[in-house]
Amino acid sequence: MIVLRNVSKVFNAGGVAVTAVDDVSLSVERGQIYGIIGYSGAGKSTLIRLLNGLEKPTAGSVLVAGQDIAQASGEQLRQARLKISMVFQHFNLLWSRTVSENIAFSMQIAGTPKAEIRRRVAELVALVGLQGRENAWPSQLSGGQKQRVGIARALANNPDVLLCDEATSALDPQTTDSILDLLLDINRKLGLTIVLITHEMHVVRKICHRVAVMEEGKIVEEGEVLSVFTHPRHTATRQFVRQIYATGQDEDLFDPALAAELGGQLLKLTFIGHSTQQPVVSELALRYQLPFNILHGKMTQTTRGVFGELWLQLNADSQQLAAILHDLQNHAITVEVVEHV
Ligand SMILES: Nc1ncnc2c1ncn2[C@@H]1O[C@H](COP(=O)(O)OP(=O)(O)OP(=O)(O)O)[C@@H](O)[C@H]1O
Repeated sequence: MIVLRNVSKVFNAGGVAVTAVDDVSLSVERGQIYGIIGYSGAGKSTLIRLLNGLEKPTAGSVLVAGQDIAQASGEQLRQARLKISMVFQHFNLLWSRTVSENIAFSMQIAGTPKAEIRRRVAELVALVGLQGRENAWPSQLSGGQKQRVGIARALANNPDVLLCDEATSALDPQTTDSILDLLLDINRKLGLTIVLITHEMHVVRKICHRVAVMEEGKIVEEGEVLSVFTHPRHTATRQFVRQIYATGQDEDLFDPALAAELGGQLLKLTFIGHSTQQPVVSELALRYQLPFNILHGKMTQTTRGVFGELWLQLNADSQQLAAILHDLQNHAITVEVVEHV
């Protein structure tokens, strides 16, 4: 649905060349929720503006639904933009228009017949859960409700792609979750392709299928959310992954040295995807009639399943240990026997 090839954007800031996007290539498939994460100044906003033609690249091509946005201009660009909608951090609602009127606005501009607009507005109001608030003014709405209007308005022209520019950054955590649930619901119901930019790993974890990590204009890491979460390679990615765990600090990680006095064996299990839902540990304890000590664990949910790690201590003989390792591997669980130090 979206293909970026060697895209760069260099701004001229008072005679100084600023490379906001530096040789970025990526592909987003139809129906995918694709997250672009990075700290402030990484180039995310510029990248998303390149996707809807608000910025022209200095080099490279930007294909959206088969059309080269970078080359399009005039009527061609206007038509292409109708299929690429955007949701903004600060909602960008028209304050002198009601909820219904905000949602209807782009259809009125496009000359859609009144009866069709009425039907579509009612449909969109129901989709985003704003029934009963149709005649409210934006100033009478909560932040979450305002963003629901922003999303309904963005969907009015049946876009192919929805771009979300820090769509939940102005919202509290609970409201953020409800908006993310709504985006996930829309993605599933309409098969809509969503590209979102964020500085919060929680957003990526909760709804994205794939993620690209940006730093200094470049994509430094890219892949399926689960594999990036479980095997982060770049320092920036590791920092983002740490955001997920409650304290987000290094001391949250388990220190095997503290388990040295327990003796026996120390196992580190890494779960990826469905395997965490299986009562693996209790099954093993029953099968081998051994007590498994759970020393430390952290699990987190993503759209593609659960991932996390679990540290176990046990006293098994070498035959039992080999059989246990074999069983764990059969459950698609990565297991590491950690030496006591
Ligand atoms: N119009 C512009 N003219 C000059 N420099 C710009 C322009 N727009 C962005 N930049 C520069 O490009 C770099 C990337 O900015 P961008 O806004 O894309 O990053 P970002 O990751 O979205 O950060 P933030 O979340 O703070 O907006 C920054 O150094 C910024 O100062």
